[in-house]
Amino acid sequence: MAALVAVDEIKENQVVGLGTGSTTHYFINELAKRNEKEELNILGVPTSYQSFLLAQKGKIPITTLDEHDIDVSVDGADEIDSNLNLIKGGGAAHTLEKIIDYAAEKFIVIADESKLVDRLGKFPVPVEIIPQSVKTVFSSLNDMGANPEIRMAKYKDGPVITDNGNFIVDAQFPLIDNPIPLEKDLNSIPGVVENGIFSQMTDKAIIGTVEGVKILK
Ligand SMILES: O=C(CO)[C@H](O)[C@H](O)COP(=O)(O)O
Repeated sequence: MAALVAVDEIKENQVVGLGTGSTTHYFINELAKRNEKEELNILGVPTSYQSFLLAQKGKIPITTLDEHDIDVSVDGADEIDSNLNLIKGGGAAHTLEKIIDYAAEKFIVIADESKLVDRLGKFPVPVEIIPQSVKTVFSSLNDMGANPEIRMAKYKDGPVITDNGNFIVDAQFPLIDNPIPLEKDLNSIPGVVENGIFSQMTDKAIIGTVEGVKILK
């Protein structure tokens, strides 16, 4: 439901950031159908190989941030607080997602109501790291009060390797009082490429609930 409402937000000739995950999967497929039917003439900027392949399958022409500014980006989330700060990266794609979602003129999150929380942090914060930095990053995360774990792959032996060739550390913090400084602090650890806290970025959240779609701004 949220994905369908988000598709209606897309106007002719727009450049659209294509998020990653099971919710944006619906969005990209529906956008592809509408693009073909109504000749919207959109361009897509994928946030992962997953969204690249979906866009390609749906014949959404692909472009890059180097070539075009992004009008609107639509992406999922793992947690959303009442100020629309997010935790993302459940699909290990948060680095490119953050680059693209941040660059977009308008950033829309789509999710179901199970993602709404009072405070972020029940979902561990995904942190993409350079593989050689595991020991030192773990030590910094421990000092910050987190319990870090390397994310292991399900259908491959060993760790998850991101689209950028790095590891993911899932850092379980006690509930997060202030995500804004934590986002900055995590990125100041040597070896950290990007973390999954997306603070002060979201313009609108479209939430699917049992009573229908709810819009949060
Ligand atoms: O951040 C993400 C991928 O890195 C996803 O957007 C997030 O995990 C939500 O996914 P889903 O819609 O499948 O619950």
